[in-house]
Amino acid sequence: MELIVQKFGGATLSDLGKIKLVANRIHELKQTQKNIIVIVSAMGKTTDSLIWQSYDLSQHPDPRELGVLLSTGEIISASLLAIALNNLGCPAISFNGAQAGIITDENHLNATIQFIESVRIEDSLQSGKVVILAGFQGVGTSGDVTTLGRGGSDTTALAIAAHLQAERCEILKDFPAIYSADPQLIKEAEPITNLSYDQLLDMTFWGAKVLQYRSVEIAKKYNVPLYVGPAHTNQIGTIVEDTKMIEDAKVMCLNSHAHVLRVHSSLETLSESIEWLKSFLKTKNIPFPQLLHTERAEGGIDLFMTAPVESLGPIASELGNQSYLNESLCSVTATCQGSTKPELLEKMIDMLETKGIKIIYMIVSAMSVTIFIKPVYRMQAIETLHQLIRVPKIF
Ligand SMILES: Nc1ncnc2c1ncn2[C@@H]1O[C@H](COP(=O)(O)OP(=O)(O)O)[C@@H](O)[C@H]1O
Ligand SMILES: N[C@@H](CC(=O)OP(=O)(O)O)C(=O)O
Repeated sequence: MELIVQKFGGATLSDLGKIKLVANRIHELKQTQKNIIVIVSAMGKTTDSLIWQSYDLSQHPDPRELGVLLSTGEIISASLLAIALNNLGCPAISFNGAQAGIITDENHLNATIQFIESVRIEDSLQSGKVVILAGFQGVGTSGDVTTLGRGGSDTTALAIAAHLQAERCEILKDFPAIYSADPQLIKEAEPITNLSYDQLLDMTFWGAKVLQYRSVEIAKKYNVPLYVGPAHTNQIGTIVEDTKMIEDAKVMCLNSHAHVLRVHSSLETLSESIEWLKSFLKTKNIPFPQLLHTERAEGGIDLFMTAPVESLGPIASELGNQSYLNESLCSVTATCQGSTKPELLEKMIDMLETKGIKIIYMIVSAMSVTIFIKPVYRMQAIETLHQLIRVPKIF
């Protein structure tokens, strides 16, 4: 379909002034573009604030109720944006997840989209309206509100773009592009103008908070032309497409999970260990974390995991009580333009050892090298390894 999907992140909608700017931008685009679907996140830090309010009331908030609560943030943004657009004389209609026909499984806080019944969306486009969707949410087959996990409005945007075969999906943010490291941590971080889906998948798996990992999976699977750029300026942004890998071990960017837990299971097999963790967390109403790595250890299996702080904190304290918790770590990953090479590992180890940074574990994959280290060394490791992006080639 001749369609542009635009997603505006929470930071770009943090107050009414910014919502008006977004409305102006969409109104301008509507002069030349017949079909526009806009996905919005909750304003500013609304989702965080709703989460902490619910934790003030209960240590283990009921997932169904938490899902309902969190979905309201995006509904507020969507309706405010529709009001602003209608006020400009640009007809617009907002839909929540259920109205948009985003049908998910029953997982209230980390739901997976099963299918999309887009009749209402398509009818509204047909009648000339800009369609505004509250991102990050859907409806389970039993009719309950569900949410798609932190950062889930990226997944709404890519799923809608894939389903309606949009010309492109634009993820619009409060900063200009995807960078060689988190620009809030590294002043020297450089914008990246072109990325492949695989590179972005690797980056988001290993902690780049620019997009939700699952959304990049959808983009790759359905070959959705993807652009990540600024919402309020004219800078260039990053194009993500299916480019060929260059055989080149050049480090392209550094990403990091600030909080990684290493949990010890005394069960014999990996599947038993994962089953044990799943049922333990279920009894505590805690969503299952992102597993990063598993390793056979003395007397069982070690599981390395991360999650948003609001669920990692409870995991740490619950497992700590049961003395399964081994230690808190962090990860730092160097993602390469092409594949990794032994020379890169040697170089990284050498640079870190020179700074006295002790590597606890190292994982090498096709296009990246990840180290697990003590959190106290995190910033120093990112700063040190970021120097590698200026090195032309490492072999
Ligand atoms: N490699 C990276 N490039 C750009 N931003 C990054 C990177 N890694 C982490 N980030 C961080 O990702 C965050 C995502 O932006 P945020 O404002 O939360 O997005 P949203 O538009 O979804 O509201 C920013 O805080 C930025 O500092
Ligand atoms: N508001 C939700 C979903 C989301 O995608 O937000 P953002 O686009 O601002 O990262 C969250 O904070 O997780």
